[in-house]
Amino acid sequence: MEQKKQSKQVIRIGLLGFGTVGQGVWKHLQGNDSALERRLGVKLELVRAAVSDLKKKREVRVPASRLTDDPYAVVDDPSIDIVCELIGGTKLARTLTLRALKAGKIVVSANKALICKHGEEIFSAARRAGTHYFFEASVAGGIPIIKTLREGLVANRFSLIYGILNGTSNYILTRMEREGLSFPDILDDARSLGYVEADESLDLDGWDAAHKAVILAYLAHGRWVKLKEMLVEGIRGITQYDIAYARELGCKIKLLAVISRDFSTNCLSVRLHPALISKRELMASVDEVYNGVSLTGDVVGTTLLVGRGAGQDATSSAVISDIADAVYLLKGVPAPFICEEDEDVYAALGAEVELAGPEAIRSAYYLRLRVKDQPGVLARVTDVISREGLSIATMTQHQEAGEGTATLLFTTHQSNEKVVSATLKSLKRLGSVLETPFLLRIFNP
Ligand SMILES: NC(=O)C1=CN([C@@H]2O[C@H](COP(=O)(O)OP(=O)(O)OC[C@H]3O[C@@H](n4cnc5c(N)ncnc54)[C@H](O)[C@@H]3O)[C@@H](O)[C@H]2O)C=CC1
Ligand SMILES: N[C@@H](CC=O)C(=O)O
Ligand code: NA
Repeated sequence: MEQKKQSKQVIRIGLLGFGTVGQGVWKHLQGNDSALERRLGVKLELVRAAVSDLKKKREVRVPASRLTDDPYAVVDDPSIDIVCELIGGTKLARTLTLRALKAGKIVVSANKALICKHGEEIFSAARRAGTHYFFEASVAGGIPIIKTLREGLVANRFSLIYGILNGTSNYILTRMEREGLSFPDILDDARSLGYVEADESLDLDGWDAAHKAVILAYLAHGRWVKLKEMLVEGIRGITQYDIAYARELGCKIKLLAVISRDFSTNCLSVRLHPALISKRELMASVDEVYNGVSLTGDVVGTTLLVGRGAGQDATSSAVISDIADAVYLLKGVPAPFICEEDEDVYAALGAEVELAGPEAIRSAYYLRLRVKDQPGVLARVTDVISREGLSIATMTQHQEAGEGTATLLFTTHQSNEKVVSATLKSLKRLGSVLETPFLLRIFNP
């Protein structure tokens, strides 16, 4: 890669966006600069941060002369070497990123939505411009998962990567489990802790973790999977019934990304949904804002990484690690890793991959049904379930006193999506079933 090879004494950094992450990066670069500078052997200068409102009160104080409300004053400044895109979103962020890369700057980003949607275009723009795009903060916050895949575990082919990739959902599920609250009660706390995306649906409906799963699938298997090719479900439907029954079964409910590849058929499956997972799995003990990523490689076996997946400080740590890699490149230290811009490497990695659609998922299932509390209801429900070919493993029922209704909870033996969705349709048609049945998968790595 053609980078500026001259040894630099001062590396100049510009920030786009000065919200939770932008302020964190500024704070920690100021706070740690002498130690970090000693390690990197350069002086880091924070030139300017672009904000949307110059008058807004911020936790991190910055001289007014270092703020601008014109993001182009960052990307077009020829003295800036590294641009950190921390505004989020996929429109302006894309324009600014492409412009900075075209100008030969190194871009550091935490923006998983952007990479999922436009990663191919961005990597290719970086390649054409002979520069680099770093994105460690985009997946699993402070956990160095990108560097782990690219460097530490480079010897491996991954049959399974799975884990918890959204801090907000994990924080909400953990507090629902511990305190018996419903998730609207907890959302405000997650917001004030800086975990939640500006568009909250990204966290609550699974899209944010799906973006991260797409990035991991590309890095591990060289294939960009489109969101519409994946099963994506969030945590909105989960109630205390589900959490309590999971507990009875020795499980917890976690929002899981699952990226699995069968190397004998070359089938790759990428999905994101809440699932019951046994408390015997270490992943089940990854609680609160923590993320966990389990990687099973053919050489290393299974490795589990756990760390803070969201929040100002953890995310800043990942952004600053990318700034450090950018500094090495600017100092002319050869990149010790495969760059994501290297299209040929990733094309070769993904050459034979066949994508398996959601219909290929095999799993045991959990079902929740709200029914009229009448004689014969249970028999009708179990009759439908067995006629459709689902085999019941466990069952319990709760009468809702005074309402004439009951909630039935089932788990099934191993089955598949086709059978379970046909079963749900038939159940919905029963007059005694009052709401759309709720389904969760039971994940057994
Ligand atoms: N907060 C977190 O824990 C994590 C966030 N991220 C990602 O980091 C990025 C930033 O996230 P946060 O800091 O949490 O968001 P934020 O909403 O706190 O900050 C974004 C800032 O960008 C500013 N902005 C928007 N348009 C602008 C414009 N035209 N010019 C200048 N500034 C503009 C907004 O006013 C806001 O202050 C997003 O891509 C997010 O997905 C990634 C990992 C964790
Ligand atoms: N909203 C995201 C922030 C980090 O990526 C999350 O909760 O994980
Ligand atoms: Na990370």
